[in-house]
Amino acid sequence: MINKIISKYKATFCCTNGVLIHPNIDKGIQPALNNFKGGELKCHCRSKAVIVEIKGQSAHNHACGCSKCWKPADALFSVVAVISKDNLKVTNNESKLKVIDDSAAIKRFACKECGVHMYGRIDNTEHPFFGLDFIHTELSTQKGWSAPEFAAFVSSIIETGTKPEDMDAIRQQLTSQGLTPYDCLSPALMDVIATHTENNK
Ligand SMILES: N[C@@H](CCC(=O)N[C@@H](CS)C(=O)NCC(=O)O)C(=O)O
Ligand SMILES: [Zn+2]
Ligand SMILES: [Zn+2]
Repeated sequence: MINKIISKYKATFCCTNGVLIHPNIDKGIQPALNNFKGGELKCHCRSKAVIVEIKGQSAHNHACGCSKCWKPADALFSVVAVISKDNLKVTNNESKLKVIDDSAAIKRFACKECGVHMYGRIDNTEHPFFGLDFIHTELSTQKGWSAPEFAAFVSSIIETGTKPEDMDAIRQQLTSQGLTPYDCLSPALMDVIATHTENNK
């Protein structure tokens, strides 16, 4: 119950400089490293952790306020990036993964024990983002992943308990943290989707 109350009013629980957007944003965004080779994503289980190996650098990293993307405790936003599905391999304890919502466009494979989402896959070949997997690079101890570039689905945080009257301040905070807020995806990604639609009529 207490968690429910905290979550309902999470936007009003402030760190020193505003709300808790996401630890990797609030602590200061770490820059990408040139020639970054990738790394391993590990779930939060203390034993028999699920491990996912990623080859190469991630792209389009961003904060997402939607209700479906995995967020660490107390964060208002998820931080999520993409990589080619061919560069992702589950190397340990794959049997602990389950798809949390089979009807979603992004099939999010979560650890049944700790709940962490290890990757999201688009299996519909008609989807504009087919071929890309969604990952949370904070699950890796390696430094140098592509940095978050913008904030997507910002208005959606209202759907998980943020008060509408806090939204102006939250958008201002995101902007001051270097992340332009959008209520859908960034213009560049919306253009990719629209181009796909036009080319596949
Ligand atoms: N307002 C909705 C938005 C959900 C949404 O559309 N999320 C985006 C960004 S992750 C998406 O592409 N979802 C596809 C999916 O979840 O399969 C919510 O918060 O649940
Ligand atoms: Zn786990
Ligand atoms: Zn999302």
